[in-house]
Amino acid sequence: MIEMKNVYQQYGNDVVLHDIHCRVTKGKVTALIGESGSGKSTIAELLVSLRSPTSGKIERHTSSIQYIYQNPERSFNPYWTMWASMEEALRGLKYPKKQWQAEIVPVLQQLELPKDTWHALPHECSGGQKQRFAIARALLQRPDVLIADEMTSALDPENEKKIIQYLKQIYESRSMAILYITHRFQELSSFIDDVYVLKEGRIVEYGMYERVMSQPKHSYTKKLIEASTYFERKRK
Ligand SMILES: Nc1ncnc2c1ncn2[C@@H]1O[C@H](COP(=O)(O)OP(=O)(O)OP(=O)(O)O)[C@@H](O)[C@H]1O
Repeated sequence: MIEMKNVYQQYGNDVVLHDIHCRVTKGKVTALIGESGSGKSTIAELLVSLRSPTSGKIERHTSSIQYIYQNPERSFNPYWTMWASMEEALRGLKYPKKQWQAEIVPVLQQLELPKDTWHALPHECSGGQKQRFAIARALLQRPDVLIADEMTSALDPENEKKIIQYLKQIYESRSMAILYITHRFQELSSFIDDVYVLKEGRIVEYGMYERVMSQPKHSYTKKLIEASTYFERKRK
């Protein structure tokens, strides 16, 4: 659905992406894994046309793409209630206004957002709640492609698992393409199909998630898996 070919990105004199080839495919969850500063968000911004590549090609076979930002603080109008932001997401879609409530309520319930936050302003919600509202707003628009940038970073492990489970359910029923961006190899084997590993702006490994986890080819991938395993143990 979206494909990057031979993409380079430069900020000033710094080349932060080198010869990137990657693909986000319908019916698949693709993960992009790399440490902080490796270029993950830059790839996401290029995929959703928030910036243009310095060189190379990006082919998009759909315009129905939603991007869940890493930082939910950036995602909402501070003067609108969360409900108003949900309604705004549905404006312009095919649903008549009287159907909006029936669309919004089950999504907020599935994401376990307490009812008293539905009509709150962004600053009255916690970081984790805002992140869940951002996920709700993206899903309400029924995108063909969902790009989730460190989507669960403000959530505790229990809620992270629940949200991934919910996303998996939705993704299976709608056959979306998902790009799941993260800095660690958490236990996602039931969710992720393919993985790209990004190191200092270069893709150093690509393959099926199970294979990459069990037989990583690149020393950097091994290092990331070890670091994630240690982190997971500490979180439990
Ligand atoms: N607008 C910008 N201007 C200049 N340099 C930038 C800009 N955005 C990102 N960079 C630099 O590009 C590199 C890649 O940044 P990017 O945000 O894509 O990494 P990331 O892997 O998403 O990191 P993180 O996980 O910390 O968000 C970093 O060295 C960063 O400092």
